[in-house]
Amino acid sequence: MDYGKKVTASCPATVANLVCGFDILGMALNDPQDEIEMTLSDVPGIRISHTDGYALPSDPAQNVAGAALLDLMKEVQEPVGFDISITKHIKPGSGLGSSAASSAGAVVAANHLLGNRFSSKDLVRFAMAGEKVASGVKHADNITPCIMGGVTLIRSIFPLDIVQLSAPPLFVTVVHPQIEVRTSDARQILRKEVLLKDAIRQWGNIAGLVSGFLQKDYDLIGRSLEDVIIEPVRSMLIPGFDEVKSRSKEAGALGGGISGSGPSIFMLSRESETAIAIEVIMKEVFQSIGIDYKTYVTTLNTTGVKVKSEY
Ligand SMILES: Nc1ncnc2c1ncn2[C@@H]1O[C@H](COP(=O)(O)OP(=O)(O)OP(=O)(O)O)[C@@H](O)[C@H]1O
Ligand SMILES: N[C@@H](CCO)C(=O)O
Repeated sequence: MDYGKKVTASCPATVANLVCGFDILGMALNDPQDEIEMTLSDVPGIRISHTDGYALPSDPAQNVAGAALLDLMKEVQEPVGFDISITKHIKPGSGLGSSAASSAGAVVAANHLLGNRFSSKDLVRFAMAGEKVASGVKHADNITPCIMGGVTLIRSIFPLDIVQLSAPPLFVTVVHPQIEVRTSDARQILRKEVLLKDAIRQWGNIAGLVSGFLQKDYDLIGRSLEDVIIEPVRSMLIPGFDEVKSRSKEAGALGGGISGSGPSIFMLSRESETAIAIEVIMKEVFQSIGIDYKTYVTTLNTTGVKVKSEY
């Protein structure tokens, strides 16, 4: 055991759902990313500190990074402890996978310190304990792309069945209105039943989107970015949503929608010029309604959590 060894990890933001794939599809982004510094200790326990100003809990059972590590530690026989310092650039409650970045980053960093004894699938399983703390439900559509990179499909959670999808190059424009929507709240307002005609349309879109990624067919991706089940309910929580979406599509976006449970909105483009034009539209919309915002123009992250250095 390498007690005293320290690693740093960068943990990408993620867009869950990808419009039509509620709880099953997600992609990782190159910007923003959190940072985690972790040291392996011979003093049992998990000690968490934050260098950011979000006042997140340091109790391991309440912090998603700690909850994920507690699950991992159940499968480690040797006495170990972890000292963790988290610097968040992904604001909690943003819809950009803030909680997933911490739970995924923590288990990837710990696995590195423990000699990479666990598989990526094991790490997703541990990190889901963090999502349970954040949203009350074990969902893997943020943590899986965060750990593995790229675009991922969760065919099943119990038992865990993950499919990594290839995808063509994509530009992603994101606007994060500075209001907080908690995933737990955004889940509670959803209807529990779905009309068959809506289900048929939705699974056509999911199949089309997956095929579009695999065949690198941008038009098919664009046509399939439609959500007739979740978006009509959740978009009411996001001022400016309809205008951002319609104007972005007029400007050439393939399509887009709510990122995760919101309030962030994301749009996919084939060309960087289109992605930049969409950022201008997003800024105009949120300036005109007087809500503070942050924007990102970025690309698909293909590596997932990266353990950057050790010393
Ligand atoms: N290390 C952590 N990082 C982020 N959130 C944390 C952390 N530890 C605990 N939390 C809690 O998790 C909640 C934020 O998670 P939530 O899922 O609501 O937001 P999100 O991850 O930005 O959104 P989404 O999952 O839709 O992308 C907050 O209640 C926050 O206090
Ligand atoms: N699939 C989840 C993602 C939340 O991050 C939801 O939309 O509630």
